[in-house]
Parts: sequence; C-alpha cells; structure tokens
Amino acid sequence: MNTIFLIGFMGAGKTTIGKNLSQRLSMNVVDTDDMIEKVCQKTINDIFKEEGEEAFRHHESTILKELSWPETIVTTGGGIIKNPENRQFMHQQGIVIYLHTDPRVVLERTADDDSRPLLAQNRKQRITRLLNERLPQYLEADYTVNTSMKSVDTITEEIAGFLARDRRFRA
Ligand SMILES: Nc1ncnc2c1ncn2[C@@H]1O[C@H](COP(=O)(O)OP(=O)(O)OP(=O)(O)O)[C@@H](O)[C@H]1O
Ligand SMILES: O=C(O)C1=C[C@@H](O)[C@@H](O)[C@H](O)C1
Ligand SMILES: [Mg+2]
Repeated sequence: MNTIFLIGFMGAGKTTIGKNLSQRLSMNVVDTDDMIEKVCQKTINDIFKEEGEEAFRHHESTILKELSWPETIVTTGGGIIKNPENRQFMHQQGIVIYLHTDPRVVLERTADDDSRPLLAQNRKQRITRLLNERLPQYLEADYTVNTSMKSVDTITEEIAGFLARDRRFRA
C-alpha cells in the first residue's frame, strides 16, 4: 500500500516536504490544493470568496479520492481532516503522516503569504484556535513528526525512517 498522505496545519510544510520526500523515495507527488486550483481554474482564495468553504470542502474530498494512487505521495490541504470520511479514506488507502508545527512557527511561515483565506484576519488567534480544534483529528495519523525546529532534509529522513520500519510499506 504505497500511498502516503501528509497531513498537518497550514504552513506545516506538507507541500515542501512532499516534494523532497518524492525525490528521496522516487515516488510521484500530488498536492490536493494545487489540483483543486487546476480543476476549478481559480485560486483557493477565489473559490472561498465565490463558492464558500463548504463548496471548497466538496472539491477537496472529490480530488482526494481521485489522486490517491499507489506509489504516490499525496500532500493535502490543512483542513482535509475535518471530514471524517476523508480520514477514514486515507487510513484505508495508505499511511498517514502528521506534520506537527507549533503555532508560533506557523505564524512565521505564513507571515508573507495571503493565499490562505482562513488566515486572512486575526491570524494569530485563528492559528491557535483552529490548531487546537483540529489536533485530535491530526493525531489519528500513523506517525507524527514535529517540524517546528527541523530542516526539510531532517524531516524527510525522519519520515523515510518511519516508512522503512513499517511492514505495510514496500521500498
Ligand atoms: N522545515 C521547514 N523549515 C523552514 N521553513 C519551512 C519548512 N517547511 C516549510 N517551510 C516554509 O514554510 C512555508 C509553508 O510551507 P508549505 O507551503 O509547504 O506548507 P503547507 O503545509 O503545504 O501549507 P498549506 O496547508 O497552506 O498548503 C513555505 O514558505 C516553506 O518554504
Ligand atoms: O487549513 C485549511 O483549512 C486550509 C489549508 C490550505 O491548505 C487550503 O486547503 C485552504 O486554504 C484551507
Ligand atoms: Mg500545501
């Protein structure tokens, strides 16, 4: 079952780590946010503005199911775990890895980036509240890596180590 799902809060580094891990393991990588933008021909900001969050979540669940191929790393949007069906689907299809990041670091990493509609206002408070709300769902993952003070290469090696020891993963 070589499908790997990277989950975690905005700015955790899912997209960045996914690209690095795909080189390290010679696997394909796909990103649900990128694919939603391609399919809808709109930015995520515009989807939220014009269609609303509920419609975005619908696109997200549909895309998740379409992208979950064998030998693929699927990097997800920060809110993919909100829908219990998405969580169940990822667990059935592959190995789920949670990238945990402290709120202070999320704030730093997202500071110059206006592409995340849920952080458009009251960013600091929003990060703390949303992360606390979502933590129990993130922690349902098979593995957790704290990314706060680590380089992209260190995190990638840590994940490669988990996978090498996981009987479900075939190198
Ligand atoms: N380990 C790291 N150390 C320092 N900076 C990092 C690290 N991982 C990611 N970054 C930087 O943090 C920012 C956010 O990373 P990225 O877009 O990969 O996060 P994400 O989890 O995919 O977020 P989103 O859920 O919004 O898609 C980028 O500028 C990236 O270069
Ligand atoms: O955490 C979230 O709810 C989101 C994270 C981003 O990856 C995007 O999927 C979108 O901005 C929503
Ligand atoms: Mg991303």
